[in-house]
Amino acid sequence: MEKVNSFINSVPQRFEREKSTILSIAAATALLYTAYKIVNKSSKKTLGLKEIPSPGFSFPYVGHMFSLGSSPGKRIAQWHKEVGHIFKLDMGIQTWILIDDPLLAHKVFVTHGVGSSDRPHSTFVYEYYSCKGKGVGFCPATKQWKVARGAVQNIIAPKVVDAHYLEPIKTEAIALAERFIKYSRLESGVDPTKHLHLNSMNLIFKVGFGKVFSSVEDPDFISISAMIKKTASLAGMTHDLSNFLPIFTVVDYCTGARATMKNFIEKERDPIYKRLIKEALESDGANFVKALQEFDFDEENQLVLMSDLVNGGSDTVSVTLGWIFAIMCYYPLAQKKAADEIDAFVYQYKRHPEFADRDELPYCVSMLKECMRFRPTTSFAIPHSARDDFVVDGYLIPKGATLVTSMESMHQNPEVYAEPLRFYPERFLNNLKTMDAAAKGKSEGRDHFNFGWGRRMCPGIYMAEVELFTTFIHVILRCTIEPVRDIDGKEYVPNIENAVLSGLTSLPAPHKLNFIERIQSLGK
Ligand code: HEM
Repeated sequence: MEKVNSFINSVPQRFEREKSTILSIAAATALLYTAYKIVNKSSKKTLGLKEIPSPGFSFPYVGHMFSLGSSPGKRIAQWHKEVGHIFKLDMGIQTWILIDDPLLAHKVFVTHGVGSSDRPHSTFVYEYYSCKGKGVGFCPATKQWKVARGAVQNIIAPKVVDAHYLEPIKTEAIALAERFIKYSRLESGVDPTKHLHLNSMNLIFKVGFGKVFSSVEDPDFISISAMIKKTASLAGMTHDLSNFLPIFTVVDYCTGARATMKNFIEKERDPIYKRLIKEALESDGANFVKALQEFDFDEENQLVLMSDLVNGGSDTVSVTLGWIFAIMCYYPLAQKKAADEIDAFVYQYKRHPEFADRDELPYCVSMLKECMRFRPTTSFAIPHSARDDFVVDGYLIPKGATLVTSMESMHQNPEVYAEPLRFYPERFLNNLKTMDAAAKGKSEGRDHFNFGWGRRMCPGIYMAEVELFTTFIHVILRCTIEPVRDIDGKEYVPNIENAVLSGLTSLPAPHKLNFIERIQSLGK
């Protein structure tokens, strides 16, 4: 209860008077709930089924909620080591089931896909963000979602990306390499984060709305980035505590949390997207908004869909690239091998490699896959939720359970990857299919699992891989990535051990890199 109390202590001073009442109700609810759980536990045991183990200690009422620590991915990997490939956590009134075995995950998310493809309920995300179930990313798997998903798959299908979006992706990759070099010179090393953020925002806004931002100082870039950041913050667990611990409904009431969410959506998010959609329809060239006109979506659905595409397709790409460049600095020999392969291509064909040339660049392709395996983009993907009870490998998955992929642990599972702690790009030289093809093939043939599972699998995989490949190639064509050095020549290699959880993504700890223009730069 200590952490619950400290959270309650953080509510604004003007609610000082209510605190003792809140705490009394919390204590009473906790006792009643604990008693209910004890009685209910014995009645839920089902004959002949295995009990899903639970690690560590589950506190009354809050369960494991405050045991995840500041690096939940690592704690969860540790728990998998202790109790096995599947375990459950009591997260207040919710049951979370965590899985780090790809075959078991395949059974849960694909074989039982009909019953395991909803999203867990969150007040902000369901009621306000997705206007009660619209859009594609964060709503339950209803008929409405199926239609929206079909449309999204259609507008970012590989053939559409190839026909319309390769050029903008390349233009942004070249601009990013230029900025990296310029700011490395100006600032003796650069924090890549804000440049990667501008790059991924320009990519998704160009293909989505036909719009680009001139720089990180562009006022539109600043206000839209702030809106996206606030969306992610409101979607986080700290703003959804009442769905874990119902007592927080009282806190939400006192702090006006629902009114804040409603105001944000109606007064900040919606006007921005309405303006962007209008401008996109008037702009030149192909974009997602225009492509969506072929489908019969109302204005609200269109807006939520575009918001989903922006949220799904921006941070994920910049975080993945952030890891790739940090890893390249950390492993200079791997970087050199990739650069040599790219140079050999340019000498042979007298042009820069395109995504269609990927078969000629097997080391680069394998290396991008290995970077995503070695340091996954998210710790938990986007959780699913069980619509009904179902049984997998003798375990009862209860209706309403939140189903979570333990990304870090799964990608370091020694039964799936030999020497999983070693950064070894060559491991994928025998699996050079596109990530999209590997993800949609047999479970055993998958390279990595960063794009999720089954019916909810990321529909942007092909576009994401084109972005990662093109950006990587154009940065390596222009520069070598080196550690920052102080005046005494001491090197500061990025810390690639600890991921920092930020919303859904897991980013490298803050660091600087030096992007040094190559003497014989092949990128111009
Ligand atoms: C490296 C880049 C990316 C990563 C690692 C990534 C990862 C994911 C993951 C883990 C999911 C959830 C899958 C599940 O529930 O099983 C997802 C869903 C989604 N992604 Fe991506 N993604 C990336 C790029 C993109 C891009 C570029 C777009 C679009 C332009 C996109 C659009 C979406 C959408 C709309 C969904 C929701 C699908 C649904 O719920 O039906 N993603 N992504």
